[in-house]
Amino acid sequence: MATNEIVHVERCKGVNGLEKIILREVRRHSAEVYLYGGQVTSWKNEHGEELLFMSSKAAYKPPSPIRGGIPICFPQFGGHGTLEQHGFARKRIWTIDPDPPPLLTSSGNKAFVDLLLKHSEEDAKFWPHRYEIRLRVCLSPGGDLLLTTRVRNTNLDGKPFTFTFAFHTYFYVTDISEVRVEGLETLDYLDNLQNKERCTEQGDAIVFESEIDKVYINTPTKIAIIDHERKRTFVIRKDGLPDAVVWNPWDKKAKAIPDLGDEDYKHMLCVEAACVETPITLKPGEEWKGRQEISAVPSSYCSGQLDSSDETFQGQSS
Ligand SMILES: O=P(O)(O)OC[C@H]1O[C@@H](O)[C@H](O)[C@@H](O)[C@@H]1O
Repeated sequence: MATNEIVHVERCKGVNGLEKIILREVRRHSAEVYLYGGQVTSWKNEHGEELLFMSSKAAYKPPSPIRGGIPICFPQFGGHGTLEQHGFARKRIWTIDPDPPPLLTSSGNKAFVDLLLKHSEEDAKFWPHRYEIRLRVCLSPGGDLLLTTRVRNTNLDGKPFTFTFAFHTYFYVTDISEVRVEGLETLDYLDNLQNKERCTEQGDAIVFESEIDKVYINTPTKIAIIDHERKRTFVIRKDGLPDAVVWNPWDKKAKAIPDLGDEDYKHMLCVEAACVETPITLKPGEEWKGRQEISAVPSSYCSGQLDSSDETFQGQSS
């Protein structure tokens, strides 16, 4: 954990006594991360406004995953495999990693925490591998939230393993009907509502008027979510995560999800930096890294500002 006089990192009890870490920045931005699931559950701007969606019925009761924030899908995204939906990492208690292997970039005076989840005998019954998954959650002085994950194969039997992954980010939006997503137009996607059929997105930016559950393949590194009503744009920058999942259950499915309020779908949009279509394979000793940086720009985002040739990760220093 980073502790100095400029930034603040606090470990305390959250809902139902579950342990959480609060990250605070000088300009009053903040973020919260639960050890249960290694899950970010809050990200606030300098005015104290919540930028992530959290279900009005979120249970915070293991072994159910927490509905909202940024669940970690590992070692499987969705139903793309033989394991349980979205894998087991979101239902495990992670630990704080006091001495993580160095990341190439420094976290300087940023508020951050490093979490770790390792293989267990219980999980080996379903997924017979030794692994380490690390997560650094870092809040920059400007309020951007940077998540860096590293997966290492620690198998002793010489066997490789294969996995898929997603940062299942639930963004808070004022009114889903007034939201537009830019950066995914004309791309191929797998439609989860049509047996993962491969289709091509038509037309302009994506707007929402019914249920959507698509895995966009090989997307640009930048995606924008424009919340017209709030005059706010979220910008997602990602690295090592070629795909992007877009999900909103809409009214009927929302009613069928026990830990989601009937009207909650109006205020949420999941845009998930992911690696789904081509799973990652690691040999023993190998490591994979994926990153997502999210920013909230407090003004209307101009169409065309997304420049896919700009591969630079603004928040390089994680
Ligand atoms: O209810 P869960 O397991 O958290 O999943 C929610 C949704 O997560 C999305 O990522 C999937 O694409 C959807 O198919 C799924 O319904």
